[in-house]
Amino acid sequence: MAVIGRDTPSPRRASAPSAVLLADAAVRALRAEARLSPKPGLVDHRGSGAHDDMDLPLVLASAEALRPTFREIAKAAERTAAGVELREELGALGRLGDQAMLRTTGGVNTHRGALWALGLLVAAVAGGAGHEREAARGAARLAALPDRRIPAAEPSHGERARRRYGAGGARSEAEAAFPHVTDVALPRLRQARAAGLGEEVARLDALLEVMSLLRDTCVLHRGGPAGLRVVRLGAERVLAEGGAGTGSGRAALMDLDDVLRERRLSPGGSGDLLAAALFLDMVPWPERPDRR
Ligand SMILES: CC(C)(COP(=O)(O)OP(=O)(O)OC[C@H]1O[C@@H](n2cnc3c(N)ncnc32)[C@H](O)[C@@H]1O)[C@@H](O)C(=O)NCCC(=O)NCCS
Ligand SMILES: Nc1ncnc2c1ncn2[C@@H]1O[C@H](COP(=O)(O)OP(=O)(O)OP(=O)(O)O)[C@@H](O)[C@H]1O
Repeated sequence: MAVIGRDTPSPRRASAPSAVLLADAAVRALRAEARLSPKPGLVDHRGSGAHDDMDLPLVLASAEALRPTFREIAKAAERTAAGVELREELGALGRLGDQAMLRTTGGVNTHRGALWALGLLVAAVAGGAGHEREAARGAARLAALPDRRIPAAEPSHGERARRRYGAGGARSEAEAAFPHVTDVALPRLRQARAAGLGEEVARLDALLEVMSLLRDTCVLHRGGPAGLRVVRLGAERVLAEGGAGTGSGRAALMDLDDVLRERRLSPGGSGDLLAAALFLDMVPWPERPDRR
């Protein structure tokens, strides 16, 4: 997706999926991530993970509450070419989506990071991206554009973790074109499927690989660098034991889950990026993924 002047019409490809379809794929990706079990430290079928303020019904309701936001984001990107005007429109829509989420959850941040990542990717696909990497690059260009309408606010948890530990967080991941989605989660997902592992195991292994590499400000905020080490080394160990589909890998996964729940460490950023990978995997691209 090229960054074009303010009023240039969007070079949307004729076959770009509709706003309704893209919103549906985004919500389905969020629901699939939430339902996937057993995820270390995250909300899933079994319970609240490292959180004491959310459970699966709440997370599923939050995903559904974001459907109109994703639809409006897609429509905005269909209408307006990528540029500062669109960036500011997406910022306003994202903030409204955040409010819709908080109204639905009674003030709990269930999907802030996910809305950011998926919102940018939905916009990039609606704006004409023809394959996964193009979508990630388009999202990156949008993320890097200035939004002059950002309201002054208290520093977020992510902001504090960034200042304290020099981690980039959700914004840097987007500006770098989601490397943990395109170079980590998606290849791992496909490798696991090709090896004949079931879909649940493939998704868990993809999540674990992201967890083993990501500098998650969600984890840093709650547990500092020591907490981040626990998450990363724990996930690495599960994979070294053979992953979620083997007996010893599953045992290591359950150990990690115990530790994360005990220490209240939530790998929320990895959950968001798995949802982003599942979204890109669901988009009906005009080209085959192995041709880029
Ligand atoms: C960039 C966002 C996520 C704010 O980030 P910030 O780090 O300041 O906030 P906060 O701590 O509340 O949330 C960050 C969340 O990102 C996720 N995350 C953390 N680390 C990472 C990482 N390395 N990579 C990806 N995601 C991560 C976690 O789930 C975490 O909870 C976003 O909410 C934002 O700025 N929105 C403004 C609206 C907007 O512009 N939207 C446009 C597209 S919809
Ligand atoms: N399955 C999941 N369970 C819980 N969180 C998830 C899941 N998947 C993704 N996340 C992400 O984790 C983040 C929630 O983390 P957290 O609760 O630490 O947020 P916070 O509001 O910054 O912190 P706190 O709850 O400590 O006040 C959300 O932004 C969400 O996108």
